[in-house]
Amino acid sequence: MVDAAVLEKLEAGFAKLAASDSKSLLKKYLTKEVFDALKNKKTSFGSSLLDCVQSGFENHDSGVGIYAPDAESYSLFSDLFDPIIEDYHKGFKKTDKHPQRDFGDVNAFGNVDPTGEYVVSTRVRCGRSMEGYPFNPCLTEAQYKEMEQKVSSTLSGLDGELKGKFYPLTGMDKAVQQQLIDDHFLFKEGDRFLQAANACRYWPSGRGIYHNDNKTFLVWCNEEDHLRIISMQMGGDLGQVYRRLVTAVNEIEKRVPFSHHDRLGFLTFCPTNLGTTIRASVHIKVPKLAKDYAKLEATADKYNLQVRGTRGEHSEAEGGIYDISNKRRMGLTEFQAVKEMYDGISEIIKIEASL
Ligand SMILES: Nc1ncnc2c1ncn2[C@@H]1O[C@H](COP(=O)(O)OP(=O)(O)OP(=O)(O)O)[C@@H](O)[C@H]1O
Repeated sequence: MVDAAVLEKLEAGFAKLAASDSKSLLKKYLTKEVFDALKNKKTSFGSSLLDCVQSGFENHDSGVGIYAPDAESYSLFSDLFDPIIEDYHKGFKKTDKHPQRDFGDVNAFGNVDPTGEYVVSTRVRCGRSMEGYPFNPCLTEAQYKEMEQKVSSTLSGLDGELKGKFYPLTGMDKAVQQQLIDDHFLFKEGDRFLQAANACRYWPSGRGIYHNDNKTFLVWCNEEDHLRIISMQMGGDLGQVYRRLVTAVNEIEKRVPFSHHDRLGFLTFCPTNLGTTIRASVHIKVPKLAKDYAKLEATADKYNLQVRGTRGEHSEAEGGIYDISNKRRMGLTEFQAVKEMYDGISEIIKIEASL
């Protein structure tokens, strides 16, 4: 049974959210019926509905508002997760099964912006959770440290273009940290959505970043997910970025076992990242389209793309530069997720050029 204090918080948070004008998917799908059916449940890790929804309860401006404190939450609280997953990933139904991992032809993509007029930089990332560990809210400080150790020693075995160094956040010079954030290489600190989800405990213990000298291959350790594997570079050469990512993921997967679910694909803390976990993005200047932001969003939506600000989710566009990426990550293969971005951005560039 869920204890009385948790139930009280759940009831109060639910009432406040229901009375709010929040546009979150949490508000849309946490009906009274679903709430009553789930409010007394607990996973074997002791996670309750409150652990899933507290970020969305505190942040009514969330787009989604829900996280899975442990993998079991996706099944125990499926009455809430499933419709949110279906909505976000544009039609992945609770009876659907995510396809087998398939990176496809890594030589299929070229430069998304051959003239170099629009695309500032290109990035593809994916997330992985290490088998045997729960997600952030359930991790102990000892586990954070143990995982950091495993990640840094595993990555130290990489060579060639992937050769680099692990930099723990603990003890990192503040100016160095800020420069890495400003240059878009490192996760920011104090994200209120993650904090409210209980994902920042023991910070900065166990958190860190690995990167090669050129900072074209990076791995984040224990931010939102256990691992975020990132390939990025200036310009629009998606082919090169994608090939580097696929090589890196294959190398890392040889060395570390990751949590995978038969129906949901690779498991992540946030349901928007399940499945392929792929977010392929460009930083792009489209001043004519962006004159009317609603039109930019509507155009992006037509091609299943998502628009963010320059510093990522929940940020503003700086210097007219937007982050545009594939939105769906589930119900399609890795290759198809990246292709969705490639095709959509090609169309957006055509539209911008015609205005
Ligand atoms: N194409 C890109 N070029 C350069 N930097 C990028 C690009 N796409 C994203 N970034 C940078 O990556 C950092 C992280 O962004 P953000 O947190 O939005 O996305 P994410 O790492 O994919 O994770 P999540 O979707 O969970 O937030 C930010 O600094 C952002 O500016």
